[in-house]
Amino acid sequence: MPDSAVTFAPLETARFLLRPLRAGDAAELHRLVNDWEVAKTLARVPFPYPRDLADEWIASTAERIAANEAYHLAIARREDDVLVGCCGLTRDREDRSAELGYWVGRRHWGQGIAPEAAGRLARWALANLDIDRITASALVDNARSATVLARIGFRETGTGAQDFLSRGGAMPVRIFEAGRADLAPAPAAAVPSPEPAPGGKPILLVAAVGLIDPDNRVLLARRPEGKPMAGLWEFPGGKVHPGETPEAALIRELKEELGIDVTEACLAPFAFASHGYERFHLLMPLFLCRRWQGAVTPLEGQALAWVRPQKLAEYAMPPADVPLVALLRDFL
Ligand SMILES: Nc1nc2c([nH]c(=O)n2[C@H]2C[C@H](O)[C@@H](COP(=O)(O)OP(=O)(O)OP(=O)(O)O)O2)c(=O)[nH]1
Repeated sequence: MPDSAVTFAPLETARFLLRPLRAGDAAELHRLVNDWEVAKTLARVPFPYPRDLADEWIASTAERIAANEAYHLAIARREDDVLVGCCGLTRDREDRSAELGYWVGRRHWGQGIAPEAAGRLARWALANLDIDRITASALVDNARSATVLARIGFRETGTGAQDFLSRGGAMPVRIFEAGRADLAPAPAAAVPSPEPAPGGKPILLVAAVGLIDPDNRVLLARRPEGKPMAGLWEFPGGKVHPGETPEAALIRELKEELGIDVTEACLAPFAFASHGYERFHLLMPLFLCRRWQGAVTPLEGQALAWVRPQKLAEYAMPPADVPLVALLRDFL
């Protein structure tokens, strides 16, 4: 498949670009991976690694990205595009999960490349693919890889055995897993201005809206990478700032996030969510709105979906929203 068939937009980290592999990467990829110290840590890599296999594997990664099945990417230095390793995710659609893997060429070890690259790929995947958890494994004799997974935020969940081509058979592995809560930004970012609450959790006041179009469909927005609960779908809205009313907060948020103008008279109070998260208690009035000015536009790069009431339950949403979805479905 030609390179142009791959539409995956490269992911940036501070130092690297995670981009689809290209035919021109084959020689360097072969040089880096045909190294016992690297190959012995990888389940699906034979040793010695035939040169032709690099070409075949690169071609297969393009096909699997295009099919949205697996994302095996080059880790390339931003300043000179030099290939330093690979990281990849393979989806398991049945299970809403994906498996993470990575390797870095020996000459590039000791620079923290694996946590930077694999951590970005894992956070991107939870925010953009319909998955809820990521699994990974590390050979029991590969303490370095276990450290990388722990640095990204993975939890160790058990042990098992896995076939390793390079080792000629089954080997003992440590198994790791991460979900949204594990890879979320630091808690301080999640609660910037909570009400003081002596002895209890702070109350976070968030205003949200069910925008309803003439076909009776409801707008959901996907929480972007970098926010807590990234990848879940929510009602547009945001935190009520000190001194603001919920209505004023919504009018501001809808302008900032969706580029639409809403008046207070068009915001009808509908229901509220009251939900205890680990670090704060969310109090969220939900308004309904059928009239606004301007075209709904995702100004913050967030995915949007107009959803029929009967289909709302098919979208993974924050736990606070579950009772609201049931009320809204019955009402519409
Ligand atoms: N907007 C919205 N937030 C929700 C919903 N359900 C739910 O649990 N929340 C939670 C997620 C967050 O903890 C909080 C909203 O905070 P946020 O960080 O997204 O708000 P914001 O847009 O003001 O964000 P920022 O400017 O601080 O980045 O409310 C929902 O349906 N809509």
